Amino acid sequence: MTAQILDGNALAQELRESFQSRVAVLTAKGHRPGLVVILVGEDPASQVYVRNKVNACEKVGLYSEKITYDKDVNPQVVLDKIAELNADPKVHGILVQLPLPKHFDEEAVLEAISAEKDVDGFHAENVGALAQGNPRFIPCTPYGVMKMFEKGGVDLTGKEAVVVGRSNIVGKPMGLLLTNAGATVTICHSKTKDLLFHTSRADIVVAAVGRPRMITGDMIKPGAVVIDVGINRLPDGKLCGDVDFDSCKEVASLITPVPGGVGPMTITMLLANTIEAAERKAAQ
Ligand SMILES: Nc1nc2c(c(=O)[nH]1)N[C@@H](CN(C=O)c1ccc(C(=O)N[C@@H](CCC(=O)O)C(=O)O)cc1)CN2
Repeated sequence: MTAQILDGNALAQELRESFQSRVAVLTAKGHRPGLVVILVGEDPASQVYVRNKVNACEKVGLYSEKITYDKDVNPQVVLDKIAELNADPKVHGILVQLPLPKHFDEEAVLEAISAEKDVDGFHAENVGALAQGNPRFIPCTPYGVMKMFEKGGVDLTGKEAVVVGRSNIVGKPMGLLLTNAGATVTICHSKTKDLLFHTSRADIVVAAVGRPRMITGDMIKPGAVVIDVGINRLPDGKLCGDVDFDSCKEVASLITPVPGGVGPMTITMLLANTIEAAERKAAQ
Protein backbone atom coordinates (compact mmCIF):
# COMPACT_ATOMS: atom_id res chain seq x y z
CA MET A 1 0.00 0.00 0.00
CA THR A 2 1.25 3.51 -0.78
CA ALA A 3 -0.35 6.24 1.28
CA GLN A 4 -2.26 9.21 -0.04
CA ILE A 5 -0.31 12.37 0.84
CA LEU A 6 -2.22 15.20 2.52
CA ASP A 7 -0.85 18.44 1.08
CA GLY A 8 -0.85 21.09 3.81
CA ASN A 9 0.24 23.87 1.46
CA ALA A 10 -2.72 23.28 -0.86
CA LEU A 11 -5.25 23.11 1.99
CA ALA A 12 -3.73 26.19 3.63
CA GLN A 13 -4.06 28.09 0.34
CA GLU A 14 -7.68 26.97 -0.12
CA LEU A 15 -8.61 28.09 3.40
CA ARG A 16 -6.74 31.39 3.17
CA GLU A 17 -8.66 32.23 -0.02
CA SER A 18 -11.93 31.48 1.77
CA PHE A 19 -10.95 33.93 4.56
CA GLN A 20 -10.68 36.92 2.24
CA SER A 21 -14.41 37.58 1.97
CA ARG A 22 -14.83 37.41 5.78
CA VAL A 23 -12.00 39.91 6.19
CA ALA A 24 -13.56 42.18 3.55
CA VAL A 25 -16.95 42.17 5.34
CA LEU A 26 -15.32 42.96 8.70
CA THR A 27 -13.11 45.68 7.24
CA ALA A 28 -16.09 47.34 5.52
CA LYS A 29 -17.84 47.47 8.93
CA GLY A 30 -14.76 49.08 10.54
CA HIS A 31 -13.57 45.89 12.27
CA ARG A 32 -10.52 44.95 10.20
CA PRO A 33 -9.02 41.94 12.04
CA GLY A 34 -5.73 42.81 13.72
CA LEU A 35 -2.97 40.56 15.07
CA VAL A 36 0.08 41.54 17.11
CA VAL A 37 2.95 39.06 17.33
CA ILE A 38 5.55 39.48 20.07
CA LEU A 39 8.99 38.02 19.53
CA VAL A 40 11.61 37.95 22.30
CA GLY A 41 15.19 37.14 21.31
CA GLU A 42 16.82 36.12 18.04
CA ASP A 43 15.99 32.41 17.68
CA PRO A 44 16.32 31.93 13.88
CA ALA A 45 13.37 29.52 13.56
CA SER A 46 11.11 31.82 15.59
CA GLN A 47 12.14 34.76 13.40
CA VAL A 48 11.07 32.80 10.29
CA TYR A 49 7.73 31.77 11.84
CA VAL A 50 6.95 35.32 12.97
CA ARG A 51 7.83 36.76 9.57
CA ASN A 52 5.63 34.14 7.90
CA LYS A 53 2.75 34.98 10.25
CA VAL A 54 2.96 38.69 9.48
CA ASN A 55 3.23 38.03 5.72
CA ALA A 56 0.24 35.67 5.85
CA CYS A 57 -1.82 38.36 7.60
CA GLU A 58 -0.94 40.92 4.96
CA LYS A 59 -1.86 38.58 2.10
CA VAL A 60 -5.32 37.90 3.54
CA GLY A 61 -5.93 41.57 4.41
CA LEU A 62 -5.47 41.52 8.19
CA TYR A 63 -3.78 44.33 10.07
CA SER A 64 -0.64 42.95 11.69
CA GLU A 65 2.23 44.19 13.76
CA LYS A 66 5.44 42.56 14.98
CA ILE A 67 6.95 43.73 18.26
CA THR A 68 10.48 42.53 19.00
CA TYR A 69 12.48 42.58 22.21
CA ASP A 70 16.08 41.81 22.99
CA LYS A 71 16.57 38.35 24.57
CA ASP A 72 17.61 39.99 27.89
CA VAL A 73 14.52 42.19 28.20
CA ASN A 74 12.90 42.50 31.64
CA PRO A 75 9.74 40.30 31.49
CA GLN A 76 7.76 43.16 33.07
CA VAL A 77 8.30 45.20 29.90
CA VAL A 78 6.58 42.47 27.90
CA LEU A 79 3.77 42.14 30.46
CA ASP A 80 3.19 45.91 30.31
CA LYS A 81 3.00 45.76 26.51
CA ILE A 82 0.48 42.90 26.70
CA ALA A 83 -1.68 44.96 29.09
CA GLU A 84 -1.60 47.84 26.60
CA LEU A 85 -2.54 45.54 23.70
CA ASN A 86 -5.36 43.96 25.72
CA ALA A 87 -6.96 47.42 25.84
CA ASP A 88 -6.32 48.34 22.19
CA PRO A 89 -9.56 48.01 20.15
CA LYS A 90 -7.79 47.54 16.81
CA VAL A 91 -6.01 44.45 18.15
CA HIS A 92 -8.15 41.29 18.07
CA GLY A 93 -5.35 38.77 18.53
CA ILE A 94 -2.16 38.76 20.58
CA LEU A 95 0.46 36.06 20.23
CA VAL A 96 3.76 35.62 22.04
CA GLN A 97 6.08 33.47 19.98
CA LEU A 98 7.38 30.44 21.90
CA PRO A 99 9.79 29.43 23.25
CA LEU A 100 10.61 32.41 25.47
CA PRO A 101 14.07 32.92 27.00
CA LYS A 102 14.69 30.96 30.21
CA HIS A 103 14.31 33.94 32.59
CA PHE A 104 10.64 34.28 31.57
CA ASP A 105 7.75 32.64 33.40
CA GLU A 106 6.03 31.42 30.20
CA GLU A 107 2.76 30.60 31.93
CA ALA A 108 2.52 34.07 33.50
CA VAL A 109 3.03 35.67 30.09
CA LEU A 110 0.38 33.51 28.41
CA GLU A 111 -2.09 34.15 31.24
CA ALA A 112 -1.52 37.92 30.87
CA ILE A 113 -3.07 37.86 27.40
CA SER A 114 -6.80 38.53 27.56
CA ALA A 115 -8.66 35.24 26.89
CA GLU A 116 -10.72 37.06 24.21
CA LYS A 117 -7.52 37.91 22.30
CA ASP A 118 -5.68 34.65 22.95
CA VAL A 119 -5.64 33.45 19.34
CA ASP A 120 -3.05 30.79 20.22
CA GLY A 121 -5.59 29.17 22.56
CA PHE A 122 -3.01 28.76 25.35
CA HIS A 123 -4.78 30.75 28.11
CA ALA A 124 -6.14 28.55 30.94
CA GLU A 125 -9.71 29.74 30.23
CA ASN A 126 -9.41 28.60 26.61
CA VAL A 127 -7.74 25.32 27.57
CA GLY A 128 -10.61 24.73 30.03
CA ALA A 129 -13.24 25.50 27.40
CA LEU A 130 -11.60 23.00 25.04
CA ALA A 131 -11.45 20.38 27.79
CA GLN A 132 -15.17 20.89 28.40
CA GLY A 133 -15.87 20.27 24.72
CA ASN A 134 -16.93 23.86 24.14
CA PRO A 135 -13.84 25.42 22.53
CA ARG A 136 -13.40 29.17 22.07
CA PHE A 137 -9.90 29.33 20.57
CA ILE A 138 -8.30 26.05 19.52
CA PRO A 139 -4.46 25.95 19.53
CA CYS A 140 -3.40 26.46 15.92
CA THR A 141 -1.38 23.31 15.21
CA PRO A 142 -3.93 20.75 16.48
CA TYR A 143 -6.69 22.84 14.90
CA GLY A 144 -4.82 22.53 11.59
CA VAL A 145 -4.55 18.77 12.08
CA MET A 146 -8.33 18.53 12.59
CA LYS A 147 -8.85 20.43 9.32
CA MET A 148 -6.55 17.93 7.62
CA PHE A 149 -8.62 15.00 8.94
CA GLU A 150 -11.70 16.74 7.55
CA LYS A 151 -10.04 17.28 4.17
CA GLY A 152 -8.84 13.67 4.08
CA GLY A 153 -12.33 12.38 4.90
CA VAL A 154 -11.09 10.71 8.10
CA ASP A 155 -13.99 9.70 10.36
CA LEU A 156 -12.59 9.81 13.91
CA THR A 157 -15.57 8.25 15.66
CA GLY A 158 -14.57 5.12 17.55
CA LYS A 159 -11.02 5.16 16.18
CA GLU A 160 -7.95 4.30 18.24
CA ALA A 161 -5.80 7.44 18.18
CA VAL A 162 -2.28 7.64 19.59
CA VAL A 163 -0.66 11.03 20.14
CA VAL A 164 3.08 10.83 20.69
CA GLY A 165 4.06 13.90 22.73
CA ARG A 166 2.35 15.69 25.61
CA SER A 167 3.25 19.35 25.07
CA ASN A 168 0.77 22.08 25.97
CA ILE A 169 1.04 23.45 22.42
CA VAL A 170 0.26 20.24 20.53
CA GLY A 171 0.02 16.89 22.36
CA LYS A 172 -2.48 17.75 25.10
CA PRO A 173 -4.89 19.85 22.99
CA MET A 174 -4.64 17.27 20.19
CA GLY A 175 -5.72 14.61 22.67
CA LEU A 176 -8.69 16.74 23.74
CA LEU A 177 -9.79 17.45 20.17
CA LEU A 178 -9.59 13.79 19.21
CA THR A 179 -11.52 12.83 22.34
CA ASN A 180 -14.19 15.46 21.59
CA ALA A 181 -14.44 14.02 18.06
CA GLY A 182 -15.22 10.54 19.42
CA ALA A 183 -11.83 8.84 19.13
CA THR A 184 -10.36 6.66 21.89
CA VAL A 185 -7.14 8.48 22.73
CA THR A 186 -3.82 7.41 24.20
CA ILE A 187 -1.15 10.03 24.82
CA CYS A 188 2.38 8.59 24.78
CA HIS A 189 5.47 10.41 26.01
CA SER A 190 9.05 9.93 27.18
CA LYS A 191 7.94 7.77 30.15
CA THR A 192 5.72 5.47 28.07
CA LYS A 193 6.98 1.92 28.61
CA ASP A 194 6.17 0.30 25.27
CA LEU A 195 5.59 2.86 22.53
CA LEU A 196 5.47 0.19 19.82
CA PHE A 197 2.57 -1.54 21.59
CA HIS A 198 0.53 1.65 21.33
CA THR A 199 1.49 2.88 17.84
CA SER A 200 1.14 -0.52 16.22
CA ARG A 201 -2.53 -0.87 17.19
CA ALA A 202 -3.53 2.72 16.38
CA ASP A 203 -5.82 3.73 13.52
CA ILE A 204 -4.43 7.25 13.81
CA VAL A 205 -0.93 8.27 14.91
CA VAL A 206 -0.07 11.92 15.55
CA ALA A 207 3.65 12.42 16.11
CA ALA A 208 4.59 15.57 18.02
CA VAL A 209 7.65 14.66 19.97
CA GLY A 210 10.55 16.55 18.38
CA ARG A 211 12.71 13.54 17.50
CA PRO A 212 13.73 13.17 13.86
CA ARG A 213 12.09 10.22 12.05
CA MET A 214 11.39 8.26 15.25
CA ILE A 215 8.11 6.76 13.99
CA THR A 216 9.08 4.15 11.41
CA GLY A 217 6.94 2.01 9.09
CA ASP A 218 7.32 -1.09 11.26
CA MET A 219 5.71 0.79 14.18
CA ILE A 220 2.37 1.46 12.51
CA LYS A 221 -0.64 -0.61 11.55
CA PRO A 222 -1.31 -1.14 7.83
CA GLY A 223 -3.79 1.50 6.68
CA ALA A 224 -3.21 3.86 9.61
CA VAL A 225 -3.47 7.63 9.22
CA VAL A 226 -0.11 9.20 10.12
CA ILE A 227 0.15 12.90 10.97
CA ASP A 228 3.60 14.41 11.42
CA VAL A 229 3.77 17.53 13.57
CA GLY A 230 7.55 17.39 14.04
CA ILE A 231 9.84 20.03 12.59
CA ASN A 232 13.45 19.03 13.08
CA ARG A 233 16.42 20.80 11.50
CA LEU A 234 19.12 18.26 10.55
CA PRO A 235 22.86 19.07 10.63
CA ASP A 236 22.82 19.47 6.81
CA GLY A 237 20.18 22.22 7.21
CA LYS A 238 17.31 20.12 5.81
CA LEU A 239 13.99 19.82 7.62
CA CYS A 240 12.48 16.51 8.63
CA GLY A 241 9.56 15.41 10.76
CA ASP A 242 9.13 12.96 13.63
CA VAL A 243 7.90 10.39 11.10
CA ASP A 244 10.15 8.40 8.79
CA PHE A 245 8.13 9.35 5.73
CA ASP A 246 9.66 6.85 3.29
CA SER A 247 8.96 3.75 5.39
CA CYS A 248 5.61 4.95 6.79
CA LYS A 249 4.13 5.90 3.40
CA GLU A 250 4.39 2.25 2.35
CA VAL A 251 2.20 1.16 5.29
CA ALA A 252 -0.16 4.07 6.00
CA SER A 253 -3.34 4.96 4.08
CA LEU A 254 -2.91 8.72 4.58
CA ILE A 255 0.20 10.65 5.62
CA THR A 256 1.37 14.26 5.97
CA PRO A 257 4.81 15.35 4.73
CA VAL A 258 7.35 17.68 6.35
CA PRO A 259 7.77 20.32 5.10
CA GLY A 260 4.45 21.14 3.48
CA GLY A 261 2.13 19.28 5.84
CA VAL A 262 0.93 20.50 9.23
CA GLY A 263 3.33 23.52 9.38
CA PRO A 264 1.49 25.73 6.86
CA MET A 265 -1.81 24.83 8.54
CA THR A 266 -0.55 26.24 11.87
CA ILE A 267 -0.30 29.73 10.42
CA THR A 268 -3.57 29.34 8.53
CA MET A 269 -5.47 28.48 11.71
CA LEU A 270 -3.90 31.47 13.43
CA LEU A 271 -5.51 33.62 10.75
CA ALA A 272 -8.79 31.74 11.30
CA ASN A 273 -8.68 32.41 15.05
CA THR A 274 -7.87 36.10 14.55
CA ILE A 275 -10.75 36.53 12.09
CA GLU A 276 -13.03 34.68 14.54
CA ALA A 277 -11.92 37.03 17.34
CA ALA A 278 -12.77 40.06 15.19
CA GLU A 279 -16.15 38.58 14.23
CA ARG A 280 -17.01 38.07 17.91
CA LYS A 281 -15.99 41.64 18.71
CA ALA A 282 -18.03 42.99 15.80
CA ALA A 283 -21.07 41.06 17.02
CA GLN A 284 -20.92 42.62 20.52
N1 LIG B 1 3.04 31.19 20.13
C1 LIG B 1 3.34 30.07 19.44
N2 LIG B 1 4.61 29.64 19.38
C2 LIG B 1 4.89 28.51 18.68
C3 LIG B 1 3.86 27.82 17.98
C4 LIG B 1 2.54 28.30 18.08
O1 LIG B 1 1.57 27.70 17.53
N3 LIG B 1 2.32 29.44 18.81
N4 LIG B 1 4.18 26.73 17.18
C5 LIG B 1 5.57 26.44 16.86
C6 LIG B 1 6.15 27.13 15.66
N5 LIG B 1 5.22 27.59 14.61
C7 LIG B 1 4.42 28.65 14.86
O2 LIG B 1 4.69 29.50 15.63
C8 LIG B 1 5.32 27.10 13.27
C9 LIG B 1 6.14 26.05 12.94
C10 LIG B 1 6.28 25.64 11.60
C11 LIG B 1 5.58 26.27 10.60
C12 LIG B 1 5.77 25.92 9.17
O3 LIG B 1 5.12 26.48 8.33
N6 LIG B 1 6.67 25.00 8.84
C13 LIG B 1 7.00 24.72 7.47
C14 LIG B 1 8.50 24.76 7.31
C15 LIG B 1 9.06 26.13 7.60
C16 LIG B 1 10.58 26.16 7.52
O4 LIG B 1 11.10 26.10 6.42
O5 LIG B 1 11.21 26.25 8.58
C17 LIG B 1 6.48 23.35 7.08
O6 LIG B 1 6.35 22.48 7.96
O7 LIG B 1 6.23 23.16 5.90
C18 LIG B 1 4.75 27.30 10.94
C19 LIG B 1 4.63 27.71 12.25
C20 LIG B 1 6.47 26.79 18.05
N7 LIG B 1 6.15 28.06 18.61
